[in-house]
Amino acid sequence: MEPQKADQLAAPQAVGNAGAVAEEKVADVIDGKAIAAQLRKEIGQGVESLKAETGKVPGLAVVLVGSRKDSQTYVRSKKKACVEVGIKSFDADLPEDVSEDELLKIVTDFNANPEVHGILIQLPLPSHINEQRILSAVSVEKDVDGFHPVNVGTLAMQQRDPLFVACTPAGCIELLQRTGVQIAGKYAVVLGRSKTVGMPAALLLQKLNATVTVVHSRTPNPAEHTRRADIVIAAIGKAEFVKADWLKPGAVVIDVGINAVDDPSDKRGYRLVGDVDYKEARKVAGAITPVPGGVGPMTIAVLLQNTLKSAKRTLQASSSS
Ligand SMILES: NC(=O)C1=CN([C@@H]2O[C@H](COP(=O)(O)OP(=O)(O)OC[C@H]3O[C@@H](n4cnc5c(N)ncnc54)[C@H](OP(=O)(O)O)[C@@H]3O)[C@@H](O)[C@H]2O)C=CC1
Ligand SMILES: Nc1nc(=O)c2c([nH]1)NC[C@@H]1CN(c3ccc(C(=O)N[C@@H](CCC(=O)O)C(=O)O)cc3)C=[N+]21
Repeated sequence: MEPQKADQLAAPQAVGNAGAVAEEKVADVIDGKAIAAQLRKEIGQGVESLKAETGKVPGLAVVLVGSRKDSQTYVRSKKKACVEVGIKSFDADLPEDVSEDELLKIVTDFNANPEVHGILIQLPLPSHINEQRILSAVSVEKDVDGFHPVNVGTLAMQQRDPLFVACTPAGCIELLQRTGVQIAGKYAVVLGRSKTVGMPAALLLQKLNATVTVVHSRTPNPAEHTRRADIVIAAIGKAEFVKADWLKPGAVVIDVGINAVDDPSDKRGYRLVGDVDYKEARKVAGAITPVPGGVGPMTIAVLLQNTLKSAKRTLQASSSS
């Protein structure tokens, strides 16, 4: 087979900026912000045609419990993105001390509402609530976050496909595919095994025929594993933990981490950095996602994509019957 774009991406480029060493090589930057904007444009068009065909628009319910600042920020970005593409959003903003049964009732009401095609429960939930009980209560057919056990289970099976895949890992794959990175036959290392990112990312890569190693907090010598990888997905939640010497020259690096580090020179007093030491890693990697502007915007775009997919499934099935 012809060498694919992954190899082209791996081809180091000379930098021309003043002050840099003339021969220094730098990785391509995978522009998640631009790729997410393109994806939202496609989703907007999809919403328009669905509306023309059925007279209806997709609906997304976003359930927020408590007043965590970061959760409020994400929920706001999701609502804004819904408006941009023509998806109707339904909100449930609940107090921190809401009971599990009250929350369950909200979820079952959204399950029964025909205008709602997707339900997102913003995580984390307060500790008095049994997260698994709530996530399992979301109808599999409206589980646009891909956290329902049936959607996770079918993701793990070779002969089955889930209705929805978790947005962040799906966003990582979308970034790889839209940058022309070949996945099949490549060796991938996923750092982290959380149910929201690491675990589904590893399952997805495996489904797409990569050979996958999962590195977690109990893995001895994480660098040794990572250095073998053609594709690295870092999702551990530790600022700049992955160093340049963990990477194979030319590797494609997807940095999922979003970590706030104190920065007195920033007007907010902090700045966001990834799980990868970006500045140094750029000298070794073939391509890399920045933070912010990498995976984050893709997560939201895939959420909209999943909601459109869900609406098409129900609306087109019912209009043709
Ligand atoms: N861009 C986006 O859209 C999103 C970004 N994020 C960000 O991604 C990061 C990860 O999130 P999430 O998966 O939810 O985090 P979790 O805390 O749920 O999971 C972290 C994972 O990393 C592993 N880990 C922790 N420390 C180490 C270590 N020193 N070496 C190797 N593995 C380690 C843990 O291992 P173990 O299982 O053994 O404990 C765990 O599996 C965070 O920075 C988060 O903010 C999250 C969601 C969306
Ligand atoms: N049920 C559920 N589903 C989620 O998908 C989910 C969740 N709960 N809980 C929290 C995490 C986190 N998350 C992000 C979404 C967008 C950005 C994002 O757009 N970030 C911008 C920067 C934002 C900024 O500057 O603050 C960027 O990376 O460019 C980040 C993180 C979704 N999550």
